[in-house]
Amino acid sequence: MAVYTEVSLDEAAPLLQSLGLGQLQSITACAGGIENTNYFVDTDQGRYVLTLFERLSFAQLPFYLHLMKHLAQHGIPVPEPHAITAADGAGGKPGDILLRLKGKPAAVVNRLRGRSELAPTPAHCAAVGETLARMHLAGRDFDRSQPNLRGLAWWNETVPVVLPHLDEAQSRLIRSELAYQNHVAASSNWHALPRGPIHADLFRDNVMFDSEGDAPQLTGFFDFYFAGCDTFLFDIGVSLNDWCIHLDSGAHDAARADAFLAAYQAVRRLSPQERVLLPAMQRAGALRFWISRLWDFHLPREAALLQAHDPGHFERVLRERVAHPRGLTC
Ligand SMILES: Nc1ncnc2c1ncn2[C@@H]1O[C@H](COP(=O)(O)OP(=O)(O)O)[C@@H](O)[C@H]1O
Ligand SMILES: N[C@@H](CCOP(=O)(O)O)C(=O)O
Repeated sequence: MAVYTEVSLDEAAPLLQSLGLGQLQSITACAGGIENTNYFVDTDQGRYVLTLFERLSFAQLPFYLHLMKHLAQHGIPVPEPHAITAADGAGGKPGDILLRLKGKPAAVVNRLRGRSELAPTPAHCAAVGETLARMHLAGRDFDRSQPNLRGLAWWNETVPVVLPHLDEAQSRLIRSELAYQNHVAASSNWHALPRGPIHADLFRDNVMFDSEGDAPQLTGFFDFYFAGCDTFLFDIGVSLNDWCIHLDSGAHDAARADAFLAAYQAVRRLSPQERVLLPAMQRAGALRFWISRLWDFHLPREAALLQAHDPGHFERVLRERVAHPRGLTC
């Protein structure tokens, strides 16, 4: 887990009060994330998550926070950011959802019920696929735009930075995959792909489920802080690479992938171009996270508690996707 900025109960309490969320009773660092500082905050009125943003700026954040608000208001299960209800004495105005704490941009959102499912079945994958398709449709009339900041331009900038840390076989793979992705992004099929706001980091640890009853109940998608406007197919590729593989080898799991894609397509049918480019976008998803994990691993930031993710995992996933491209079966 990562805590880049320590926050005490006394420091957080006035902020919670300015949001009309009551008296702060406890504040506990969240395990799991690597990007931001997250705390569970419980008040006498409810349970919330306080995030201090460590890399994203005041200028970039309104896109993410308003996207979450828009999706929540369109019935997609995501944590809704809370707005200031009364002047907070620190420059915040009523209605603001982008807050400030200890000089950092901050937000307070609802805490989702349940827990992440780290060993998903086809039923979990179907729930994620269906909700992702509904999210893509709900995002189409969102009126703000921001590019995917971890998209092709960032890969082109960052690969030269991580290359000195790679052996020869890894260098060959990363350079040839980057060249392939630049080639795909210049194609007419890629330009014709449907696009809009995407989550772009929809891994098992960014979805909550309530496990009561027989069928898993998805209680929400969270951690929208890599979201951006990009192709819906890239979002699908990223999600399939985490939800529908065997984590030890990176190999595709057909039963989970079929369940995910059938449920997605029951809500939004893939276009002919999307069907052609699905294997390429799965490779793109693997490349994106191989690069970011290499970057985090070899050029780490200071954090009180931080566990860098293993870059070797996405090298294996990428090799699998290149060696065994899987098209659609439905
Ligand atoms: N809205 C939320 N509801 C419930 N738990 C949350 C919520 N946001 C974050 N968490 C918890 O905090 C952990 C870290 O959050 P995450 O968003 O993944 O961190 P980061 O911003 O560093 O990626 C998650 O694994 C989850 O347990
Ligand atoms: N999902 C990414 C890491 C991004 O960090 P998160 O904690 O914001 O999900 C990966 O696995 O590399």
